[in-house]
Amino acid sequence: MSKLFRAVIMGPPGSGKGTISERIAQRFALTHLSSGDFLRENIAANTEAGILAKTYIDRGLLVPDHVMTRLLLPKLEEMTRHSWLMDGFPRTLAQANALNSTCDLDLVISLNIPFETLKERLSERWVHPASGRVYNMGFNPPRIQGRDDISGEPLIQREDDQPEAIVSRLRHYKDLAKPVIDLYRSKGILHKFSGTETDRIWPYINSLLSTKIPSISQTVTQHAPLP
Ligand SMILES: Nc1ncnc2c1ncn2[C@@H]1O[C@H](COP(=O)(O)OP(=O)(O)OP(=O)(O)O)[C@@H](O)[C@H]1O
Ligand SMILES: O=c1ccn([C@@H]2O[C@H](COP(=O)(O)OP(=O)(O)O)[C@@H](O)[C@H]2O)c(=O)[nH]1
Repeated sequence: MSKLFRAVIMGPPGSGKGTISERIAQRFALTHLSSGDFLRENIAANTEAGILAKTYIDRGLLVPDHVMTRLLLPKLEEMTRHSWLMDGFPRTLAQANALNSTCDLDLVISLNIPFETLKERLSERWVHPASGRVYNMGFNPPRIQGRDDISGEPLIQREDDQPEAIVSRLRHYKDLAKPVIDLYRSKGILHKFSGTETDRIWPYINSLLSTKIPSISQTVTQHAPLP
C-alpha cells in the first residue's frame, strides 16, 4: 500500500479552499474533510458539540479551540487508513499545536488571493446550507437559478458574505493565520499559491501533488481526467 498522505489547505474566506479541495479529492482520491461541513453536520444532528458550536457560529464568532479539537481530533484518529485533506482546520496556533500532537502533516497549501477578488467572489457566493455545496453566479452557477443541483432545495447567501462583514473577517483571518503559516513554513511543509483564479492556480497544485503522491495520481488520472 502507498504511504498515507495528510495535507491542510489554508486561505482567507472566499480564497477557493472548498473549490480546490474538491478537485484535489477527486484527482488524488483523498478524503476531503471540512471543519465547516463537520460543524454543520453536528448542528443538524443536534450533538452536544453541535449545539455548543452553533451559539458561536450564529454570533459570527469562531468556535473555541477546545471545542474544535475535541470534535475533530477523534475524527482524524479514526482515519488511520485514509489519506486526507483538511479544509478549515487548524485556524489558530492552538489548533495547529493540537493537530501536531496527533499526526504528522506532509504538506500545507496556503492560498494568497487579492482582497478585491475575495470581496467580489463572496458577494456572488450562494450556498446550499444542508450540504455545504457552494456556487457562484459567474464561476460555477447552479443548473437552475437559486436551486441546489442535487437536492433542488433553495440556495441562500450567507449573512457574513455581505461586503461590510468581509473586511473584518479578512483582518481576523490574517491575524490568526499568520503564526500558523509561520509554523508550517518553519517545518518546511508550506506551499503558497497566489493568483486571482482557481483555474490558473490549479495546474501548479496538481503538479506539486503529483510529485508528492505519484502512485495515487497515476491510477486516478487514467480514469478521471480533469482540466
Ligand atoms: N477551525 C475552526 N475553528 C473555529 N471555528 C471554526 C473552525 N472551522 C469552522 N469554524 C466555524 O464554523 C463557521 C463556518 O465555517 P466554514 O469553514 O464553512 O466557513 P468560513 O470559514 O466562515 O468561511 P469560508 O468558507 O468563506 O472560509 C466559521 O465561520 C466558524 O465560526
Ligand atoms: O476561481 C474561482 C474560485 C472560486 N470562485 C467562487 O468563489 C467563492 C468562494 O470559493 P470557496 O467557497 O471555494 O472558497 P473558501 O471560502 O472555501 O475558501 C465560491 O462562490 C466559488 O464558486 C470563483 O468565483 N472563482
